Amino acid sequence: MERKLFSPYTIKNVELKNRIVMSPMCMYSSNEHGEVTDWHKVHYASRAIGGTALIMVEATAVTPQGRISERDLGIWNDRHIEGLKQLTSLIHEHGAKAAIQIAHAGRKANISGEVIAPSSIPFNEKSKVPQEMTEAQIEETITAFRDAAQRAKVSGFDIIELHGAHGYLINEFLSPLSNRRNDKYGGTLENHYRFLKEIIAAVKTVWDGPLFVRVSANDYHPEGLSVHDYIQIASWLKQDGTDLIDVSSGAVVPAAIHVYPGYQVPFSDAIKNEADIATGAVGLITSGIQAEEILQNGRADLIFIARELLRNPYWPRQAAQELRTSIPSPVQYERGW
Ligand SMILES: Cc1cc2nc3c(=O)[nH]c(=O)nc-3n(C[C@H](O)[C@H](O)[C@H](O)COP(=O)(O)O)c2cc1C
Repeated sequence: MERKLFSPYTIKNVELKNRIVMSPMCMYSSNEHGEVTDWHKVHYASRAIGGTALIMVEATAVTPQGRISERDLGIWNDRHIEGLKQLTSLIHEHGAKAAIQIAHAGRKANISGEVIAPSSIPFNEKSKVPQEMTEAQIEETITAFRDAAQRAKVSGFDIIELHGAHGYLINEFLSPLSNRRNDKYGGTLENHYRFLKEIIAAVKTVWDGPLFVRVSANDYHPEGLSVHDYIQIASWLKQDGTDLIDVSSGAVVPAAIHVYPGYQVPFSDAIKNEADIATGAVGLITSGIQAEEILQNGRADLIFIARELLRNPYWPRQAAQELRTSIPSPVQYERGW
């Protein structure tokens, strides 16, 4: 039987040599200007050497106010381009494709100064009270995403991902728990989606390569969004030209999440099969057999690996070895959405 994990995958003009993606992970290791350092070059190039097909560079801030922490990478200024170019060259030289996750932290920005959000609701009692964004600030932020996409293109990235998950700014607009606006950006689900829709439209004026969007497909809160809402959002994302949805969950509000191996795979499965769009699965996927089963069962198109790749840059080799010595079978599982 063909091993899907090690079969190529083409998305628009980009061919990935296998289905393994390094999931975006903030490394809190840039200098105070948000620039790439040698540390990033060693970190990302070693995962390319280890056999991962697509290296997704961590959440990279589109404005200084949008940084999750003061040591985040930035892409808000042309001065960031030189370091990012060196990074994409190294990733390419070592046989992988390069992606970048562009992000704005919204009310979860852990920086000095004011933070902004769709509504003036803090994340928790210890967080800063955010300033409710004016329409002018919304427009400026959409432009910042577009300019970041242009810089990503000049820097040599093959794929761009918008960070729409984990309670950061785009997710804050999507969720009714953090967006109580009365204007065209609040109220209905369609209005909540408008900010992301406008970012995609702006990005597409400068970028025609593959576009991924990471979402949190469950708010884990009775008044929040569930995977059913995300099936609808995914169909809009597809119409608006998103190529793949990277399916994560949670973190728009503090919530206890029950995690177990592959706990987010059912969300990827639902979105892929109900909205008919390519997806990436992420979250406690630790073995080659597990990854292969997800692909064989049509529950995702790409496998995003985070912490296993921190522990072991050669995880793809370990997975290949596992698949040489056992035969994964299509399994019976409950479709639970
Ligand atoms: C140190 C660290 C930093 C992370 N930073 C980001 C990030 O920048 N963007 C993002 O979307 N997710 C981020 N995540 C979440 C991971 O991409 C991934 O979704 C999560 O760790 C679950 O996958 P895993 O079980 O393979 O680790 C981060 C996770 C870790 C451990």
